[in-house]
Amino acid sequence: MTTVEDRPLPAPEAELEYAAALERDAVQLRRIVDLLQRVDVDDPLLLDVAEELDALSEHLENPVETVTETIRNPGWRHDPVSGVENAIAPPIILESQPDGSVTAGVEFGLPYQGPNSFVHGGISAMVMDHVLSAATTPKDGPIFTAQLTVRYHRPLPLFVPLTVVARLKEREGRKIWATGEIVVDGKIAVSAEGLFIQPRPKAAR
Ligand SMILES: CCCCCCCCCCCCCC(=O)SCCNC(=O)CCNC(=O)[C@H](O)C(C)(C)COP(=O)(O)OP(=O)(O)OC[C@H]1O[C@@H](n2cnc3c(N)ncnc32)[C@H](O)[C@@H]1OP(=O)(O)O
Repeated sequence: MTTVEDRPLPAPEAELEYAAALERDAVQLRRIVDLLQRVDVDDPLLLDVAEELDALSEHLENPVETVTETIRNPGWRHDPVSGVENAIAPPIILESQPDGSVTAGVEFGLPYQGPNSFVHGGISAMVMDHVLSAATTPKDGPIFTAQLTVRYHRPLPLFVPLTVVARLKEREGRKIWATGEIVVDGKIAVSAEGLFIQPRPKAAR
């Protein structure tokens, strides 16, 4: 089987072009997921779409990286919340603010629906986990969520611009607490508090 190592490395310009193409692929896949939520279930077009998607998957199957290779090459461009190359990410683009907080703007569509016309609560929790952890992430290594408490104050509507904010609250050795909110129309809809822990160095485990 061909592995990533066996393949010749692309020239740097080509690599940039491929990364841009992967981002475009993710955009189109998100669009397909969204459109599939809207199409009538009795539309015969769905048969053609299934054929075309089958063919596309077959086309991709051959050169695709194996799971272990993917695990060895993590990166924020792939993560399920802000990963621009990951079609299941909304994606939420984070911005670090001068005061150390992290902010993000996002608008959710139908693929993220929970109760009728509102965002699924698990999606809100995932966003909070991600943005809180971004507000705590030290420069020198990974950090893990140890606890996450989410409070749902009011339903989060679909198709409305939302603002997400998170900030570091307290640090004690390897333990870091952060808080944050998802705000809609100036009102807090979801708030969260999390404890994040920098894992012990491997040698100390
Ligand atoms: C603009 C910015 C862009 C950047 C984007 C980046 C976004 C990134 C987004 C990515 C987001 C992805 C986010 C994700 O998805 S992270 C994935 C989800 N989380 C996990 O999988 C974590 C699983 N758990 C573990 O790995 C370990 O248990 C951890 C590492 C958490 C601790 O194991 P470790 O062996 O290190 O711990 P220790 O035993 O030495 O204890 C140390 C201290 O901690 C205290 N303690 C331990 N556990 C808990 C607990 N549960 N509650 C309360 N306290 C706890 C403990 O009492 C002790 O306190 P003290 O006695 O010292 O006072």
